Amino acid sequence: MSSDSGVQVLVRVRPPSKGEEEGDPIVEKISSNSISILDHTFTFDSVADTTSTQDDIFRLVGLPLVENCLAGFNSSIFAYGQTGSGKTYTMWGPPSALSEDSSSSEWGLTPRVFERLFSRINEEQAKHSDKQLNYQCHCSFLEIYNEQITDLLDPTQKNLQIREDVKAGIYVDCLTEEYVYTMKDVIRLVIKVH
Ligand SMILES: Nc1ncnc2c1ncn2[C@@H]1O[C@H](COP(=O)(O)OP(=O)(O)OP(=O)(O)O)[C@@H](O)[C@H]1O
Repeated sequence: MSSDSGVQVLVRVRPPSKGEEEGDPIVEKISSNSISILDHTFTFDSVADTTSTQDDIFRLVGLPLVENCLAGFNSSIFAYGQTGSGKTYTMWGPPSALSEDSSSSEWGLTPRVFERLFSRINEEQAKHSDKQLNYQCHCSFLEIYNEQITDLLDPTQKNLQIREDVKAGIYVDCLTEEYVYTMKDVIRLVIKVH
């Protein structure tokens, strides 16, 4: 995301799950970019509380990232948190939402980012039709577990190696890359790796 430091940190507080509902919550959003936990205040670039929707998170994180990519910058989204804190929900949404044919209000960041990316690519190609712009999108999925990298699109490929190339930078050697042209292609791959 574009910012002075190049990295922005957003905290999302998920609603209490069943069994957590009793008692007062100890985490409280106190401004658009800070939370308090017991008597301590912590400041981030942004804070999304339990009322935030998947669309709110997309507007805060996903939209600027797509524009950043189209402007030629590498961009990453990284979800970090303890088990059950909502990483999968935020990045993908519930599995039922992904299997639906059309877009869903429950979609997480990844399908929303791809949907926007493809529509922006179409827009750019139409706007500059004289220039014959050619965009290529491909996806890879990998798991790092016990310091071993497995290719989720071809799980027979275990223990892949991380290498560095002068031009391409850091990459995972022999990782499967599948070209994607539409949201359907992306969802097909997601269902395959799940
Ligand atoms: N913002 C939210 N609104 C509603 N439900 C949520 C939200 N965030 C998470 N949940 C629900 O909380 C549960 C745990 O979330 P999730 O599976 O995304 O956690 P996780 O961080 O990916 O956990 P793990 O590291 O164990 O895979 C799920 O049932 C999910 O649907």
